[in-house]
Amino acid sequence: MAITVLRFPPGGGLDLELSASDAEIHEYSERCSKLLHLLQRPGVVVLELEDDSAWAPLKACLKRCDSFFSLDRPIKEKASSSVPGEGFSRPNGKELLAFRRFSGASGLAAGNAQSLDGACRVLDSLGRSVLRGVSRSAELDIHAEQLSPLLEEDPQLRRRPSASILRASCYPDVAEEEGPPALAFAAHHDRGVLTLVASNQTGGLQVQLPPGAGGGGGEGVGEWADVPLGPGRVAVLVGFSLSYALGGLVRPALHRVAPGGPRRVSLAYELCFRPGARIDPAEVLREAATAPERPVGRPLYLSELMALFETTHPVSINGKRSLDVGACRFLFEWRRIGGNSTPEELGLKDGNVIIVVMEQVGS
Ligand SMILES: O=C(O)CCC(=O)C(=O)O
Ligand SMILES: [Fe+2]
Repeated sequence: MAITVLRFPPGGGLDLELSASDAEIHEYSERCSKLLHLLQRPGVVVLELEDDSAWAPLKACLKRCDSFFSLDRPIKEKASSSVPGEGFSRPNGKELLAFRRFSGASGLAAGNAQSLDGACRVLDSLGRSVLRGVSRSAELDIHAEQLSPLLEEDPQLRRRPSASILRASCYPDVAEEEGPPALAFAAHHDRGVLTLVASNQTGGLQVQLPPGAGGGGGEGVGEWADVPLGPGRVAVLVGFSLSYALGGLVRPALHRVAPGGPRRVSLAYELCFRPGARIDPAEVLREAATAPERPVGRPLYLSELMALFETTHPVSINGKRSLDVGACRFLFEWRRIGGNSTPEELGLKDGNVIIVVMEQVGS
């Protein structure tokens, strides 16, 4: 199964123009359905941006980040932040520059902050446009703004730190590193609504296909598929929050950066619900054309939802546990990360691992 590249929204802008012709509206509706299908399976879609004004800020930001990551370590470290998860850091063998709009806590040079802000705006608009598109698909057919109250208002209006976060990452050329920085390439799910990824490099990002979808026998776990990025393209991946809000109609995409590649710079914008959001799948889907096969979860505040999806737990390797949330049972499966690497190879010990899977298994 190859990952589909879709021109969305058609017509060049970041959303459907009010002046669209009937033919354009028809094309838009078809793309909305396709969007939902692709986010259902394999959980990722690559958008081809027709509008250069949408790609230009991403291109500029990628260039700036590339230059930033090429600086000497002490200079980069000036951009570390007192706010956990923001600013420059070196987690797990990669370099990260994490930016939250209006956080005000970064030690970033003004030009870098401006450039990251520009990328956030484009990716935020694109993410919201995808959500409207998915809502408008004939298969879901909920109000286009049904999910909007769960998202924050433009943080610029509120002057509050944004809930959503942009991660600029620089993955090392593995050949240049002493040992394999396995954790930098760890498979994971994102906890937000959607993650939007851009990179000038075509290769690197991979998603795990559903079992059987790769043509490789169909047993056990699915194969890894390359997500084709490059100039003008943005990958959109489903996160846990959207999966929960839509009662499991879409599933979070397990993804990673392929280990063993050349140095790579990427931007990943995690569009998140606002902190006080109360996510009620039954309410979101009240008028939906398609009901989930499995029971819909109970309303959860975002903080509860995030706690369910916490990604680092002190559990034993490959342990399992399940959790009941109203009518839903979540099965958490703790998998080793790093593909076929053994925990020893990854330097992991029993009791200090890792994540991974949430599955709605019904009750
Ligand atoms: O760098 C990438 O392509 C993906 C990054 C990612 O998955 C993340 O930041 O959550
Ligand atoms: Fe991710």
